[in-house]
Amino acid sequence: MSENTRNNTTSSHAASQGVGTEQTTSSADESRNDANRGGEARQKGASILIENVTKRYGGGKKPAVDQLTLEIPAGQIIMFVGPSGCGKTTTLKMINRLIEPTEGRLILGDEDVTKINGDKLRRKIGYVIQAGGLLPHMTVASNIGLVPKMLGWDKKRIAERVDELLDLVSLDADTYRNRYPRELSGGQQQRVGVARALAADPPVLLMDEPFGAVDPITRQRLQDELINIQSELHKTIVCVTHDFDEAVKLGDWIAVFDEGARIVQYDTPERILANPANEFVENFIGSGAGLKQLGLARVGDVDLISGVLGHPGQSARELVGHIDKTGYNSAVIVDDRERPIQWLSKEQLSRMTTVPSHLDKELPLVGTRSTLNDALDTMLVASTGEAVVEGARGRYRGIITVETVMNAITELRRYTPGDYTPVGNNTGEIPVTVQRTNSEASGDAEGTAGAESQDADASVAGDTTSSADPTGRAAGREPWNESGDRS
Ligand SMILES: Nc1ncnc2c1ncn2[C@@H]1O[C@H](COP(=O)(O)OP(=O)(O)OP(=O)(O)O)[C@@H](O)[C@H]1O
Repeated sequence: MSENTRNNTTSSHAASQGVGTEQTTSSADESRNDANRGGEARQKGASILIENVTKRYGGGKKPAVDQLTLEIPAGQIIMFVGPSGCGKTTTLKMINRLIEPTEGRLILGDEDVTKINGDKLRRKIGYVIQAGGLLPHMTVASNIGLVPKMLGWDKKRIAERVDELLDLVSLDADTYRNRYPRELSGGQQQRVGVARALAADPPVLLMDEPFGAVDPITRQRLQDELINIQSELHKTIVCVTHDFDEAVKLGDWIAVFDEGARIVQYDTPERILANPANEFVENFIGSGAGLKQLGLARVGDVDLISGVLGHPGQSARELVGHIDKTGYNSAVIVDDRERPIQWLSKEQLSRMTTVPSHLDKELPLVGTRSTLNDALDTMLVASTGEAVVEGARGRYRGIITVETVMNAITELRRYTPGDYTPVGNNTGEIPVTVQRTNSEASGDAEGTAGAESQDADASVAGDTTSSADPTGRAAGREPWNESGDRS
């Protein structure tokens, strides 16, 4: 595994470029043309600046959010973590102004949205809450089509969008579009909740404990799906969670808050795990920071074993012969669409005449987007020490072993992150960029000195262009360069 594991693993995620309100897409992503589903160009993430924002409830003396300044790069996933009551939800809801800030400014992309009509703002910001927050008396299609209907879309366009979104969240449209929320599992409701939030194609998605109400296996799947969706859509996603492992898995950036939404650390998961700012963060991370680093690397980035493939109906003896020739001791049976259905040892096959066709529900299966942590979990639950890996559309990709995971841990220890971080503080200050502009270089220092102007204010801390962040996460992350100040 290479040093830029995280970059590879989180494709959109990490490869996305936090430039202004628009994101550039990697060529691999473009070739998939995913962001252009249904023939309509899709809107990518917008940057957000929470500037010197304070929230006092009921005129209380102690603010729930105290002079928070937080820069949220476009097209990336930012996780809010911190103890109960520290102000995560208040901060989140101030972004779409479901809660109005007492003081401060909110900038979405290049627009000051502090005072604009709140309903208009919320159309640009999808919102997902625990258990989906679906309206119980409405079908799945009506729930998803709610905002497009309010926006005056015609019926055909809404119906197409509903089907497209159901497909995006891996629900079969014919099966689910006419169901009511009570006829769905918790995980399915959550998927519909995500689909609904994305319906009007907002550049920003806010998520408040989105996977808090589902079991751990479903949660893992939903997290993987969110990463998949993000790799297609490149939205700016701000997500509150209580689960630090979830923050590590999903986040490009994690903001660790203490009471009053005081930022204790705002950085990449890698750097927070490697260098917690203080004891508070250490305690928050909990034990096993090394193991948590496994949440940073994905199955698709490690070397998989190719294994031996067999097909239902094939002669078992012939397959055993093939296994013998290749030096393996088992074969993965795949269906006619190359999806793994069973994993049979040589011994099992030697007791059969024909390779069977039924699906083994206990098959230890992980996706290429699963983290190494997830893979380890799956192996432990199955007591196999190995798991079968599936890729896009459930196709067989190979086998991952405990040894692969151990090697990955060694590689992760060698990781040295770069030095770019977006601004996050409670002094209300946006540090002036240290980068010299052309005008400065030619002796005219007025361009940036003093940082009186919004353009200068909007510059980010650190020299991002010279950052050698091996993750590539920080590459091109200059969210406030709409003015073209930074090249
Ligand atoms: N409507 C309200 N009126 C008065 N105080 C409130 C209100 N909503 C939240 N608070 C207070 O503001 C502080 C921050 O609450 P908030 O819900 O933002 O925290 P949180 O970090 O999201 O908590 P949790 O993790 O428990 O959901 C808390 O002290 C809370 O009691």
